Amino acid sequence: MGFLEQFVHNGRALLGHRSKAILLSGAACFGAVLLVQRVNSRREQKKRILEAQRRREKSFQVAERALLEYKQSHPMTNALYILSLSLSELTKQLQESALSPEEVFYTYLEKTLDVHQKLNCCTEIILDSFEQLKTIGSCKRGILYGVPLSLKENLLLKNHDSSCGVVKYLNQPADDDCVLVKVLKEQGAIPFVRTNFPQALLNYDCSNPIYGQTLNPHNLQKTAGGSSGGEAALIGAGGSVIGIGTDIGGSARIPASFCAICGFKPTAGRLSSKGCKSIFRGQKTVLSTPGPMARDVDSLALFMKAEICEQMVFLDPTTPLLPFDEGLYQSRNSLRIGYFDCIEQTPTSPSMTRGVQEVKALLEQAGHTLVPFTPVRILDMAELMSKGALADGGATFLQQLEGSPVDPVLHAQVAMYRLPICLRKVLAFILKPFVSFPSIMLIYHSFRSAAGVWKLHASIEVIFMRFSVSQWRRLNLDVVLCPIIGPAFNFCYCGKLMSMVPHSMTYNLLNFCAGVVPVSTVTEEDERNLCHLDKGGWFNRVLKKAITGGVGLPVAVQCVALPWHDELCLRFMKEVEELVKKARKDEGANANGKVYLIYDFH
Ligand SMILES: CCCCCCCCCCCCCCCCCC(=O)NCCO
Repeated sequence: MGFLEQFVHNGRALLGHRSKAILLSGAACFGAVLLVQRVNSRREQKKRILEAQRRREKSFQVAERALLEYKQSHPMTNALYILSLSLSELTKQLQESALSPEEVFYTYLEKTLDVHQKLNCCTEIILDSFEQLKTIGSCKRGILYGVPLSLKENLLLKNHDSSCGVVKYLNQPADDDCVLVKVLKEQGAIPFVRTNFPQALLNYDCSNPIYGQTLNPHNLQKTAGGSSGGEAALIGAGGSVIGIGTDIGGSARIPASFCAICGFKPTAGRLSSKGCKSIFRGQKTVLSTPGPMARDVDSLALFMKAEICEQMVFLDPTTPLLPFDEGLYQSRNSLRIGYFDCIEQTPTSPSMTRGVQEVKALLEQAGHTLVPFTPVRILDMAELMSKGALADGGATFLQQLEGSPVDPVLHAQVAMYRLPICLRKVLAFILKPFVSFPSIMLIYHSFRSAAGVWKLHASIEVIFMRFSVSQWRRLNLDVVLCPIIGPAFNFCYCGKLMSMVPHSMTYNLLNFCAGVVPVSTVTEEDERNLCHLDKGGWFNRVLKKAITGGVGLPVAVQCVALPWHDELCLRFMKEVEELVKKARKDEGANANGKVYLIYDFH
């Protein structure tokens, strides 16, 4: 090799080494920057979570001090009496000045602080409520004058965060109250506490990395359910007389079922959703709605009456001028009631089935006509639910969680949404002929064109007509009685049992109104009957694990009515509640001469 060639060769080698070295050190720098960014962001997340936890603790400490001060000058001798009153009785006593807003407020505050210690159900005490209490006299004409009220954390409250359990939403206080809260304040209610939920709200457990897991008031080894689980636990344990949850797939109804309270999902649009935070803004296919939760049905109806007023329509012109029909709520004519106690391919526990059967018998004895009703095309509906609620294949859900630790209750869901869409499509294609539900749950839909969305909406219209006209109208039904998910699950099973969601989400997809009433408790026989779940495939076996050890836990049923028939739905719920109470009293009287109410634990 000549000198020149040697020179060029060496030069090239040197350059090659150098560029390799440059590339390598560039990559190392880039990696280091990423690592530092990651470490910093983790540190930042932890800091924000700790700050939020400290804010929560501080609100409790301030509330405890205020309570102590109040108690020094006001011995709370009426506490047990106040806590035993239903919402209607409480409002009456407040209106008639037989009770003062202060004694009611501090009684509920004390009970809430105590319940939260045991169940971890609250995200903060609303300290502004102490100021509101001082000026509440000006609201004496309001329907809910002086009533302390609890709110799920995703309902916007001026100067407070609504994190939905997502770290990046912390330190973003709202500019204004949501419409429902504004109206309630005008009606004299005092929102005093905010309650817990699962991270990102798309799950029916109740845990998030900021505020932790909420426990069930009837068994501390079980979840309170979700997503409005903090509400259900607090109300179920007697710490609040009325509260607001939200529901896109059962979130006001499932925790009500787990905690033995009543929960109502009105027709979406009947109550204002303005200011109810959701992590999927603009998702209009499966509609979310706020809904009341309380110990009895009358309280739900009173809440609806208080909210549905000119002010709500003024503040949110998307809501209809459709006053609450008290006459329809109070009516007691006999009804034609469709019923079913299970849904094809959807796991159902023995106590869910028994609950429906027992209530069916009571309704028949009371003179109503019960007609078998078979919801058809459940698989199609399940597919539409998943396509509607997760039209992007879960991408937004994952985006929202970026920068947040992921709560264990979400692991099953997140693992699925993290699989590449193409892999999910292949898996779904392979699974579909054998097991339809798992294939649906792979949620591989990701709409890229308007045509896809229109097709989805057209399919929902077809299903809606089939359900409401071809079936409901043909049988000339007024309402339907059916199961609701229960009894309460062991922790972290809800995310693994999304296959049960059609029990509740069907009525969000079709926008019917639906409510839940507690009717019984799990018996030894229900527990023995769990062995039948061994035969029914993988989801049934998971359900068995989720609910084993549930003797004594609440059992509820679901009451459904056509869209915009909210008063009829509530009236039906009221009738179920009354019949069950009467039956239990009779049973108790027959058994040992004593009155036995199932959930008289306050
Ligand atoms: C195999 C059948 C699968 C059925 C449908 C799967 C749909 C998946 C949709 C996403 C999961 C929905 C969970 C719903 C839980 C309740 C959440 C809720 O109501 N949140 C309230 C938010 O305001």
